[in-house]
Amino acid sequence: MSNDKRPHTKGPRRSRPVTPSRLVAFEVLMAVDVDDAYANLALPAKIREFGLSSNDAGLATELTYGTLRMQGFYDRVIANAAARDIDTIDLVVLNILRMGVHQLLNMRVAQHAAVDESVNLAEHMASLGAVGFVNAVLRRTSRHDLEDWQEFITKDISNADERLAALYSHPVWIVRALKQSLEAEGRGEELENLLASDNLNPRVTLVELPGFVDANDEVEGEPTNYSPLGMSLNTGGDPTRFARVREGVVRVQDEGSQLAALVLSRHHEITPGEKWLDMCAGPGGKAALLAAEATLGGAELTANEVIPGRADLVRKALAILPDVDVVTGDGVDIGLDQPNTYDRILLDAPCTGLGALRRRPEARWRKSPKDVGDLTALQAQLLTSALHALKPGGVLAYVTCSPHLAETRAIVEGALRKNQNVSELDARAVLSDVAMETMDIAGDSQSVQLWPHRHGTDAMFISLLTKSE
Ligand SMILES: C[S@@+](CC[C@H](N)C(=O)[O-])C[C@H]1O[C@@H](n2cnc3c(N)ncnc32)[C@H](O)[C@@H]1O
Repeated sequence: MSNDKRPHTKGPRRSRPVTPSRLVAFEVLMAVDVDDAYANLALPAKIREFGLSSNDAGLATELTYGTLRMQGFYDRVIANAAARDIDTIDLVVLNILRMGVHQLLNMRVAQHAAVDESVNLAEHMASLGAVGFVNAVLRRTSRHDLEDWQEFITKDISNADERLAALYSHPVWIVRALKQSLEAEGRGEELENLLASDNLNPRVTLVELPGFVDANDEVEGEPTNYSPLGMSLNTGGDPTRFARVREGVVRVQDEGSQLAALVLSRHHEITPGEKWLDMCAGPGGKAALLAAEATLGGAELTANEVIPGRADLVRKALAILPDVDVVTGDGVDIGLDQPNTYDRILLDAPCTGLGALRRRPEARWRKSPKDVGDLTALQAQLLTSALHALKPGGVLAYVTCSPHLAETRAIVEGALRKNQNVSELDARAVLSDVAMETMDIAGDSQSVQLWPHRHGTDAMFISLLTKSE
């Protein structure tokens, strides 16, 4: 495949405008690479800037997210079709090629359109020499379908983890971390399913904040399987078309995040006057749900966040729940400053986010094993602080949106070892009371690990802890 020497000629072309969806996707890919932008923030902004129709917005989203997720695999295809090391290809050209390969191998775009549109984009964005290169590489790519390329790319990889990493476009260290976590539950055989799920678009789920919404509301959605407050937006599209979403009483929130908040708020009946703390609250998704639950039960919530800009987002998220005290501070200090103060604490710890790869398509390429080391040190400190701030007999939920064992069980077990007066509660029993349907939670710990492939949620980890005097 790499030895195609057929000459190609570039006839005279008239530059057409680039289709807006492709232009938006291309600009977001460049912003992700050059400015370290987050696609989930940059894309909606670009879609608004270009005033894309909902069809074009859908196409731009598929192009951006699909290309970013599958980048590792596509780079192997491109290196082969170009017979060149990927590092020698200019970034503009490389991103045009990645988008082209995505259209050829994973979208229902006609071959000629995928190639022509990419060449057209190159005419606008790249050097003259690059235009012929894009044309040639994509034509070579188009001679084989996805299955052929998968076989070709993996044929010489004998290590099973490396093979899956190449095939499902994940860094190999992430494949190994996910495998370890599944194996710890006795479910190692689910790895391939999980990796495939990471490459799919998550459905949009909404939460109805309790205490605000009546049953016959205007939001068209189906109840989610597990969260009693969740709705799936099967029709897709922009949820802000619903007035209730614009008002903030219905919000976009992953079903796993809803369950994590509810396992804490519904662990036992609320006694009026209880004090609750959300220690790492930004941007405020779970704080909003906790605040609504606290308001109904007569508890008082304090939401803390260390980054001032993110604390502002929490204030915005809680605008319709004005009784919450939002403070900016380092969670690590709260334990010493306010010992034995809170009846319930949510520690939704900063983490690698390896459980939300579906939503953050570039994240897998940005994280490194070093991040795990830095984050676990912070997680342990925050948990120590949260345990100090917890009243004896109180309940603390330690939550991550990562299933990495170093960030989940290892942190909890470290805290249990260090603190004789701390014990773990049965989060699974609480979950089974909260959830609308039985959930398949595997392994024999007391904590809960959710999974995209098994539950359709982000891979949230939830452990409940308590302390005695
Ligand atoms: C996983 S996010 C929390 C998500 C949030 N619970 C939600 O549902 O929207 C972790 C948050 O912790 C914040 N954070 C990081 N280090 C912190 C610290 N030392 N003290 C308090 N917050 C911290 C981060 O800025 C980030 O906003």
